[in-house]
Amino acid sequence: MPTVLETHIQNRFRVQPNHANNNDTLHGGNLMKWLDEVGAMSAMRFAGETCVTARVNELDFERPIGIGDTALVEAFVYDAGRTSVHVGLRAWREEPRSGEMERTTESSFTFVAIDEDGSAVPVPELTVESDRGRELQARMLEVEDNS
Ligand SMILES: CCCCCCCCCCCCCCCC(=O)SCCNC(=O)CCNC(=O)[C@H](O)C(C)(C)COP(=O)(O)OP(=O)(O)OC[C@H]1O[C@@H](n2cnc3c(N)ncnc32)[C@H](O)[C@@H]1OP(=O)(O)O
Repeated sequence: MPTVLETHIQNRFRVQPNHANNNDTLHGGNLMKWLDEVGAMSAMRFAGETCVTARVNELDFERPIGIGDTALVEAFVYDAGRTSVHVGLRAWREEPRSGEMERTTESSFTFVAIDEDGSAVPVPELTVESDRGRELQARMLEVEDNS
């Protein structure tokens, strides 16, 4: 029974000019792709199976990320059904020289564990332990309720 913190994965992406939109900030589509990739890593770590994206839930672009900034993407499993895995996702703008950070995006995606034939397969139960794990789960359940 994996814990919330065991599914916690972070990855950093250097935001380059080829990632830009017309405003010279990070294109939201690129960020969605990175959210999906890190989210899938977290879901698969939890499930011990291949996982596919079934749904993009609420997705709030709260602040832009500039070209030259670092995008830090954070993912963790906060809930699970029989075969579905609910992953909380957040992105942060990080200034590469100072490390100063600002949260820019919050979202959750639903992944489903599948077998070799693409059929849904059961996932383990999620264990929520430690103050940090409970805090992460509570935040995402609050985001779900408000969407
Ligand atoms: C510069 C510009 C660049 C632009 C660039 C943009 C990039 C912007 C990237 C954005 C991000 C994209 C993300 C792509 C990421 C992929 O490419 S992954 C590939 C895409 N995904 C797929 O191909 C999955 C296709 N769907 C399927 O294969 C099937 O629907 C599934 C997911 C296996 C489910 O099969 P099913 O027969 O419906 O299974 P069923 O037993 O009925 O349900 C199983 C579970 O799934 C859940 N479920 C099924 N459907 C859903 C659903 N829609 N929602 C929630 N739960 C669901 C059920 O509730 C159930 O949950 P449990 O009660 O078991 O926990």
